[in-house]
Amino acid sequence: MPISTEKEQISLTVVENVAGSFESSLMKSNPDYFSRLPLESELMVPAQLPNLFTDVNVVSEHENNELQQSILNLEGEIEQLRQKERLLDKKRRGALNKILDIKGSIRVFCRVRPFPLTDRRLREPLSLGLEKVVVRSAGCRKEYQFDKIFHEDAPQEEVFAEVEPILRSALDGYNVCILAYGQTGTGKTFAMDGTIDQPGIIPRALEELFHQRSFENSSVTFSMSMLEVYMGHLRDLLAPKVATRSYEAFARSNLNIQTDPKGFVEIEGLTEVPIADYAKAKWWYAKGRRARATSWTNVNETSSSLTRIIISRHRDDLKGKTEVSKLWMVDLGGSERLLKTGATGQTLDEGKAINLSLSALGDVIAALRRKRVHVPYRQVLAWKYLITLNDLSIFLAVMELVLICLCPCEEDVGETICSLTFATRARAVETNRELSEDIMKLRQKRILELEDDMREAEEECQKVRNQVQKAQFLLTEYRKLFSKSDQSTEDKENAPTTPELTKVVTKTPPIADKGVKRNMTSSFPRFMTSTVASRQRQSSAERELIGRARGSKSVTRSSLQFSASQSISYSDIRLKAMIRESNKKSRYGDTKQTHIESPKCNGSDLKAAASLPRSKLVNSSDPNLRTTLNRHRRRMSDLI
Ligand SMILES: Nc1ncnc2c1ncn2[C@@H]1O[C@H](COP(=O)(O)OP(=O)(O)OP(=O)(O)O)[C@@H](O)[C@H]1O
Repeated sequence: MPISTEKEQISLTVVENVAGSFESSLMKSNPDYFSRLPLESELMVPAQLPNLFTDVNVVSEHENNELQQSILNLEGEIEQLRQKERLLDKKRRGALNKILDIKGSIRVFCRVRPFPLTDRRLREPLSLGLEKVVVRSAGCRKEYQFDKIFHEDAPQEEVFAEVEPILRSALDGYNVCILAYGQTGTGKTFAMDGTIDQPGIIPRALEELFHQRSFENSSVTFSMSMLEVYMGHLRDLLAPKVATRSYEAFARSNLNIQTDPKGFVEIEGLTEVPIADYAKAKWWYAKGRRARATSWTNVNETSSSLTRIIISRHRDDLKGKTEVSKLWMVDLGGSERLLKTGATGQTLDEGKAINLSLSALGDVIAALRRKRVHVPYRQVLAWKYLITLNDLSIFLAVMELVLICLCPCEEDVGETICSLTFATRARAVETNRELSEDIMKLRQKRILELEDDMREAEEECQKVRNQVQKAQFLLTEYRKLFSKSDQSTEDKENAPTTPELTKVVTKTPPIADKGVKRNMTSSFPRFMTSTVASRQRQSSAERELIGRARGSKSVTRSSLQFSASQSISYSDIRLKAMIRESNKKSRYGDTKQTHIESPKCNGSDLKAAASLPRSKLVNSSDPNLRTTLNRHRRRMSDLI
């Protein structure tokens, strides 16, 4: 494929902007470059990508600088793209929230199960519309309005389609509750758990959460808890050991509910397991379901089961804080049948308690939704039957989806009416439900517009994410290449120097050295350059000094290499005397040598030095030496 076609196909806008010139130079040295750029599918699996530009020797210093610049540009571009992504995500969320606001933050749906095979269809008390249920019984007709009605043949997918947007809100950081309510046998468990062939809301939601998470640019983690409530007692379904099977034993080991003055409730000791992926989530969920199935065998028809997913989001723009939201999925046990079958004793108590709790629950939801100061939590707490629901993360869930499950049979009409009344109460919490047709149409139009906005923002966001992914891939490659070429430059610098180089670096450049002379002549005026005579004087002085130093056994080689910047602690008196002698006899020694009179000489040196005649000390305060030094300096200036 020609390079340009491949380039067009990749459409790497960012890359082209920032790295155009660098690419062209890379192409010259590595014609394979574009043909080896990753395809879209390859970008998803960075680990499998081929290594680009392994031959670092082809990168010149100039290209290296360009590479560094490209890295900086690319980093800037990625940051800008991330900002754009955040803005688009905000736009999407805004649109979704508006949609949910218009639709109502409590959405109440109704699902009617198929006729049980054993039931005779004498009369059908329910007439179902799209959003309306009409109940006819004992000569009375009553209408109930819902957000949507799922008919008997509605597949699980159709129900889940209504749940999906609310899950998005949970991932966006809102508390969400999905609650199925209805009398026993109406299909709550079928709707929430489903079967292997027809998975319900919970398994689908778990899968969807992980699916949605793959598009997130912030790190999102999930953890799961599952519990069961029966007669006010809670049972941890994910606890490591399910030691008991009987209710009595269970009752002694129930969980503890703590409430603070604000009414926030935490379930003390509830197991919370991290779920890294969908497979793990499915495993824990199956374990919880098994635990529920194997206990309370006589009572689980009337128990409630709750699945809680804690979503923790760590986003850059949260400045290190973690945003936590909760998703509750509740299968609320019904007990109407217990009452109907003439239950007595404890069974009757259960039924009464649950009905009263439901009534109290309705009050609490209503109070919260109307933002009343006084919220009657106590009513629910007092009954302790649906106590878990007092966890405010349910009541304060910004989004609540209630699915009322009904049985279409004539003999269940009493319970059906009871459930419909509860649903109406929950739904009535949302004001402006009863709107004129025109307004309803306008709202519908607005919802469609918002849905378009949301889709647009989402598509745009996805494009930006792809760009970020590509740019990040390129950045990684650039960094790899840069670190390799940088390393090779460093290696060159650290490589053992050639003998010629060593000569130049370690030796004092010979005066007569052509290169040095050329430099000197070029950087100084001609009158300042040294004459032949001054150079001869300088070299004879140096020879004399070095010869004397060699003659002294106690003088180390290193101690002769003193300089103005060195502080030398020399203890050898003979060395000092020799240097003095050298200074006295030869007035052409290096001026720097005068600094050997450094005050850093130690005490014994000073004492030894003091024993010498004062005039012999190398000291600039000595008038004779001062003259000598001055002369010496003048002569030295000739050398420069
Ligand atoms: N919409 C539906 N389509 C097909 N089968 C259904 C549907 N709803 C319920 N059923 C079937 O009805 C039976 C009872 O349903 P399910 O156990 O879900 O009721 P429930 O409300 O959870 O009862 P309980 O409160 O006793 O747990 C199951 O066999 C289930 O498969």
